[in-house]
Amino acid sequence: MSTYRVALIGNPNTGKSTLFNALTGLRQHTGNWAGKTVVRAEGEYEYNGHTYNVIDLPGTYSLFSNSVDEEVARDYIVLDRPDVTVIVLDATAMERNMNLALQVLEMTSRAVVCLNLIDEAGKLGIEIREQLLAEKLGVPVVKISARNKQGITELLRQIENVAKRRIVPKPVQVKYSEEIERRIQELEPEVRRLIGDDYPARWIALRLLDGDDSIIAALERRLGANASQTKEMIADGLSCAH
Ligand SMILES: Nc1nc2c(ncn2[C@@H]2O[C@H](COP(=O)(O)OP(=O)(O)OP(=O)(O)O)[C@@H](O)[C@H]2O)c(=O)[nH]1
Ligand SMILES: [Mg+2]
Repeated sequence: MSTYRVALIGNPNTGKSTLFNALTGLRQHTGNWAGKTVVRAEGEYEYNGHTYNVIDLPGTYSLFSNSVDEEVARDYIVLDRPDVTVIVLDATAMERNMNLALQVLEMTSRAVVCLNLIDEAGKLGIEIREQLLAEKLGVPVVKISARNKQGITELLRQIENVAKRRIVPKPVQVKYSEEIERRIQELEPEVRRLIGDDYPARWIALRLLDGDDSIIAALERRLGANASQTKEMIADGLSCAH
C-alpha cells in the first residue's frame, strides 16, 4: 500500500484550511516548518486502500520568495515534490487567482485545480465551464464547496488519478518573449543535467534568469554535497545565457 503526499496551495482565504479539515477530519497535527515560525498543518485520509498525507501550505499571492510563507510554499512544491498539488482557487475571483495557478503549473505538472466557494459563485451568477477550463489548463478541474462538503468525492477521485498516474497532466505553460524563451532553451538543459529530472528545470531556469538567488540557496541546502558544483555550473549556464 502506497502513501501519497498531497499539498494544498492557493491565495489567502480561498478555503484551503476548510478543505484540509473536510479531507482529514481529526487525523491532523500541527507543528512548525523546520527553522521557520510558519505553522505547518499536516493530516491524512484513506481512499481506496491508500493513505494520503495532506499538507496545508500557507496562503500566498505569488511564489517568488518575497516572504517566508512564499518560500515555504515554493520549496515544498519544487523541492519536496508532492505526488499531487491541489491548487485551491476562489471561484468568485478567478482572474485574480489564476496568477498563482499558472505559477504553480510552471513548477509541477502533477496538479489538480480545485474551484472552491462554488456556492458563492452560484449566488453571484458566475457560471464556470470546468471542462473547458480543464482543457485550457491541461489539468483536471473540480468544482467544490469545502464548507458544504460538496464535490469532495470527485476531488478525491481526481487526486487519486493524478497520484496513481492514471492521468498525467500536461499543464499549459506561460510563453515569454522570444528572447527569454531563447535563454530558457539554453539554460534549461544545463539545469537538467545538473539536478536531474526530478526538479522543474524550466521553472528553475526562469528564476535564475530573473536573478532569484534564493532558489540556488534552497537547491544547495537540499542537494548538500553538490552545492559548490551547482553554483559553479549554474553560473556558467547563466553567463552563456546572457
Ligand atoms: N461560502 C463558502 N465559504 C467557504 C467555503 N470554504 C471556505 N469558506 C470560508 O472562507 C473563509 C476562509 O477559509 P479558510 O479555510 O480559512 O481559508 P484559507 O485558504 O485556509 O486561508 P489562509 O490560511 O488565510 O490562506 C472561512 O470563513 C470559511 O468558512 C465554501 O465552500 N463556501
Ligand atoms: Mg488556512
